[in-house]
Amino acid sequence: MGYTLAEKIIMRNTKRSSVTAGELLNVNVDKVMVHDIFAPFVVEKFREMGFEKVWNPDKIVFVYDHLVPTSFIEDFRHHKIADAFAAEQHIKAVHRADGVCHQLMPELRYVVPGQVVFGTDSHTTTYGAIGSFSTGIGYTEMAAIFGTGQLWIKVPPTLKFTIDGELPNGVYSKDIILRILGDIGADGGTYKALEFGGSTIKGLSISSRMTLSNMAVEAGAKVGLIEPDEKTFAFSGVEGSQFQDLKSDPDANYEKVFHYDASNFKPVVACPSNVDNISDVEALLGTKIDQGFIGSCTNGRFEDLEVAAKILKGRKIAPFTKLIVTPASRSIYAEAAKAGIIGILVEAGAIMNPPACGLCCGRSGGIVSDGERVIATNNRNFLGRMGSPKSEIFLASPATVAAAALEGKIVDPRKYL
Ligand SMILES: CC(C)[C@H](C(=O)O)[C@@H](O)C(=O)O
Ligand code: SF4
Repeated sequence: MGYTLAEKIIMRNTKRSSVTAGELLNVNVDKVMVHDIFAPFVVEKFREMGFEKVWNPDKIVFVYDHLVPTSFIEDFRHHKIADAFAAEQHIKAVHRADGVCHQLMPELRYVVPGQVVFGTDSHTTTYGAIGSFSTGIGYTEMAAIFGTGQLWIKVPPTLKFTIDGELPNGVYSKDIILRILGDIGADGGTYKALEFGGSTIKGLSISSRMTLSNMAVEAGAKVGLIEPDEKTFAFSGVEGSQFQDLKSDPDANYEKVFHYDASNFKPVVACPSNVDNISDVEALLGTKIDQGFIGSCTNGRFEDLEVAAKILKGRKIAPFTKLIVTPASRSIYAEAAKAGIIGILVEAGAIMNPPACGLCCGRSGGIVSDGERVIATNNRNFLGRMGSPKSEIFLASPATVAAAALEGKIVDPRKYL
């Protein structure tokens, strides 16, 4: 019998020759990420559990991103506690203003293929895009890992998504994952592994793959995995020959297999206020919007800013419309500035936010008021996510958001591409 990619990574980690979906086992944790919101709680629990020394300071990464720059007087307390703990425990990887955690972890190669990684954030699933079994956990579990280097997991069953063919112009990985979420529902992947494969996925950049894995958790999934290939190895700076086991077997035991023909995909939008409330963009044409948001760990990468600039170049966003742009990391910001992309966006009327979480979780930089309607590239459109619970959020690709900001209403981005 063959194995799924999730099972292969767990077998590699535990040095076992077989595992079965549903089985409980301990994994050896390769890397952990703790962001600023939860750092004080992890520290508190760590002490409460009676631990004195972390199991391995080199396997711990602290990222300050949700509270950067600080919006409230109390925010700094989180950074102070984390700084003191990092100094005490000799944790050297502390990122104080370098970007969103899920961008930094793969970008800075803290995570590489085949690893088992946990983070105190639900979108830790993002690193599945480079073939890492990575998922979000709570701060008590994280404190236990800090002390022991281990965590128990249940081997998840896998839903396989095979997508073949060429994506039409103006259609992106964001449209793929939104369509899948619409098809399986926001609870359709609960505690399962989603595995994305097929020629379309092979053709995607690592950035686009990250969008898929990032949103796997919006279906409740434990992980969102993509088989590592030459692109992954180059991105992660590793020798591919060491990872040949990270392939799912043709006779693997999948709970269900879904087949998609990429040429049928269209630009889609998740309507308020659930990620699985999916509509073709064509059905929403003319819907007035007050604000666009391009950014987050879902779609704040170079290619996302690039496509927005392509649409906005030499044009101005609609009167009375705001466009907020948040690059996912400092290096993406710098690269986009060098390429002239930031200049184009600013000329068009965009407001640039620092590379952090900010507006994505409704903490700073463009909080919306009663009655405002936002179209955004992030991953959640729950009530009140970006401010007032009386506002509305639509989720879409960067191209769809840029085109909407240009016209002040939802339009088909394909006319600009
Ligand atoms: C603050 C944090 C717990 C949260 C998460 O886990 O996802 C945030 O990053 C989000 O996107 O809603
Ligand atoms: S960018 Fe948004 S989704 Fe990503 S970690 Fe930050 S708050 Fe969460």
